[in-house]
Amino acid sequence: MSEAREWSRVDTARFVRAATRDDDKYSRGVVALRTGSPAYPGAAVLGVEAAWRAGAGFVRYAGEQRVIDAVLARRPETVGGPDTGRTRVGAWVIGSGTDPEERTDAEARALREIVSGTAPVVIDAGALDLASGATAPVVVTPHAGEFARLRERLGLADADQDTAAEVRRMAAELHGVVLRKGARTLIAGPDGPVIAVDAGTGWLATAGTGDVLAGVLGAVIAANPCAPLAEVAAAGTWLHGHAARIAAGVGGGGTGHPIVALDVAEALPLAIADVLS
Ligand SMILES: NC(=O)C1=CN([C@@H]2O[C@H](COP(=O)(O)OP(=O)(O)OC[C@H]3O[C@@H](n4cnc5c(N)ncnc54)[C@H](OP(=O)(O)O)[C@@H]3O)[C@@H](O)[C@H]2O)[C@@H](O)CC1
Ligand SMILES: Nc1ncnc2c1ncn2[C@@H]1O[C@H](COP(=O)(O)OP(=O)(O)O)[C@@H](O)[C@H]1O
Repeated sequence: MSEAREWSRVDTARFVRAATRDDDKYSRGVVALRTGSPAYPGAAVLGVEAAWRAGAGFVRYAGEQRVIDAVLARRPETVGGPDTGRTRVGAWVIGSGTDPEERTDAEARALREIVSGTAPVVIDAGALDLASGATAPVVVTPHAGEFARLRERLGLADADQDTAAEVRRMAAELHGVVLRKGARTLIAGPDGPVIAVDAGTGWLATAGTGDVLAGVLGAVIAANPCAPLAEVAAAGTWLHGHAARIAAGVGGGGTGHPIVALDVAEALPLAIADVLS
């Protein structure tokens, strides 16, 4: 069995800071998302909402007009355009709510440019196939099904001892951070320990919460440009779980109640305030 380091609230606090009088919208962190599609516009809305609610100072959205319209209807603070976000980007989020089978040549070019850049990239869902060619620092965020498919694609499908070992091995293969989502999310970089982040509530298992996580990761990475990427990703994952616990009302030891993905995004400010207190 591989050992995993259990991630805590105290660990998370190292990557969360209060805004100060010296901050501006850029110093708080700029997140750019190229997510969503006409089939899944909601994924873009959820990621953008989460990036704002996790404390980003500036959120840019690049994508198709129909999706931009949906994003701006929910969050008019967002700067959208077909190809925005080339300047001053602290972290990219790509892939949530997209289907690689539907990818146009223009979209493929834009995504290749992002994963060949210098800003860290959160690679989710429909962009996971681009992880192996990336030269940018990456955090790939597969769920169990996507993780199995990615292992297959990378030729890693022969048996490892356990999931933590598989995550570590994929991270070494990709030279990036692998964040394998689940009730207990496992995170590893090419070096260093495997980190385990317990969600703490099964109510988080609802459609769209992975899209929310991708936005949170973008914001926390953009706010922590010099920190180790695996640890920053763990801090974002912990905040996401804590927001779900707050939204679902499980804090007092009760069973809580159902939530939807937007509830998680909307509880992020309270999760951050709690970590800062
Ligand atoms: N509102 C929106 O816009 C939303 C948009 N969304 C977007 O939808 C896109 C498709 O994403 P997706 O995850 O639904 O489908 P897909 O990647 O094809 O995998 C599904 C197959 O994998 C397997 N599987 C095994 N374990 C699993 C697990 N833990 N969790 C899930 N699946 C697991 C299982 O196969 P089975 O085990 O049944 O054979 C299952 O049939 C993606 O771009 C996403 O961002 C969603 O976020 C929802 C809200
Ligand atoms: N049983 C569970 N308990 C707690 N959290 C879970 C459970 N199952 C999944 N999650 C979390 O819910 C989120 C689901 O993400 P994902 O599978 O990408 O869904 P979607 O694609 O619908 O957004 C992840 O953050 C994952 O860690």
